[in-house]
Amino acid sequence: MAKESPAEAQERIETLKTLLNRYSYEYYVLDKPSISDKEYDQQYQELERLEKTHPELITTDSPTQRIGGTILPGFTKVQHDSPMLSLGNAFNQEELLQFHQRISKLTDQPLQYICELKIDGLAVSLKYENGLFIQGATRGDGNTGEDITQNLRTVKAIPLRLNEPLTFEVRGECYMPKASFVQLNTDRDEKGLEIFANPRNAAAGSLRQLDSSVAASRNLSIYLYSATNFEQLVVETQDALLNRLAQVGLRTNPERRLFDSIEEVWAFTEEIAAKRKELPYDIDGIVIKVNAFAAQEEIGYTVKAPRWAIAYKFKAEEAETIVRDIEWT
Ligand SMILES: NC(=O)c1cnc(OC2CCCC2)nc1N
Repeated sequence: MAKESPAEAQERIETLKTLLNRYSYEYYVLDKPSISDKEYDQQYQELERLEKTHPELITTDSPTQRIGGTILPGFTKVQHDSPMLSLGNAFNQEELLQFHQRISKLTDQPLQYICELKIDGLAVSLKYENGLFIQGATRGDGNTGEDITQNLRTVKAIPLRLNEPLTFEVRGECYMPKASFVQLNTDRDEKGLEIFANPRNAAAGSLRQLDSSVAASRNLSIYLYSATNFEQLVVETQDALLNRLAQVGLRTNPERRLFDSIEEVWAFTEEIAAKRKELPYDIDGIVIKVNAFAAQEEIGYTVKAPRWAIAYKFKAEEAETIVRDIEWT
């Protein structure tokens, strides 16, 4: 017979879920833990015990529900509500200048640029309903992706519940931090398993697992960078959107900068190229976007990419062999 009444258990479970989800947010989203792993584990084990005694009180946003109990037979297809666009590329200063000149002709609005690090991972879509994480999918071919909700639920940097009861879709890059990549390859090498060529392939291979306990073991993380139906978020620029996403509990990359000239953008690409090796995650360039949404709409889109954004790509590392990326879009 459980020592607490269902009502007492319910109240304690709610308290523990709120506390544990907050600790997880501090540790994995802010990279600033406020309690020790030991304290976290003690409260996590208390929650597990209470949920075991009162299974009817288990909810989808409980941290104990991040690893699904079943191994999926396959991935179902997901039709994206709006296409997950690709990006045009620029490979040198001249092409960056041409991008600026091209779009300057398409709007009279003053062009302010936001520069974001181009995280080298896998583009994913996360759907939230009334603040609850309900579906995650790969980009796929841009229109149709694969449902990898079970695996994305194991990514601790993805909150199972937002700070606000929002219903919307956010998109970002799921990636494997360099340290996790080195550890994974060391472990695999010791077991005589084939190692991954780079963190992007390791992340793709992890999200492709049908057994979510394998994905859970890969220490993946994520940075979010766009949202659909952001009207409810009341933001008018990309920078304000990123601040708003952070406000509701989502992880955004802090290295972003605003510039009023393409010359400053170029200088930034050189600054980041110089410190790329020190970053704890792989980047393959800088994504440059027109910051104001009104100007983005005026400049518009080509068939498959926004005209108001471009990816400035760094030269591939000489040492790195050019590997075939895992063909799993
Ligand atoms: N890999 C990245 O870090 C990244 C990729 N894509 C975008 O923006 C695309 C999506 C919406 C319009 C352009 N931003 C990023 N930071």
